[in-house]
Amino acid sequence: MNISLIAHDNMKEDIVELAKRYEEALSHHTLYATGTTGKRIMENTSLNVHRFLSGPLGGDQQIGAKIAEGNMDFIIFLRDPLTSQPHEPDVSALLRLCDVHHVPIATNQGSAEVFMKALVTTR
Ligand SMILES: O=C(CO)COP(=O)(O)O
Repeated sequence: MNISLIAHDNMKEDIVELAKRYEEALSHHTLYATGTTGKRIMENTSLNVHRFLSGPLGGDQQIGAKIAEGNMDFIIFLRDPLTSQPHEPDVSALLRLCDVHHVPIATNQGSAEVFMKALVTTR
């Protein structure tokens, strides 16, 4: 499956921790990430991640293009609900494209955990 991992700055440690705990399951899939999230995951795991641009520089839009093209199976996007983002329109566009194309997206640790458990059991 094609899976995208994205996290706002305050959630980077959480997504790294998630990637470490589910490293084995994730290693069987093609992983994508926005720039800094992907860098952090690769620094802390042995996972290979295709990195797009950093979110504020267009990375969310690049992942959005993958969704629009039908090339993304699901997304984990740990958003920071307490900090405003300069690229909020890009974030909204990504969420909208998920809804348009029926692509599952987990936007917090609770739903991310459910997605990861499903990934483990579908192998
Ligand atoms: O801002 C982001 C998502 O909107 C994440 O981008 P980075 O992974 O480059 O920090």
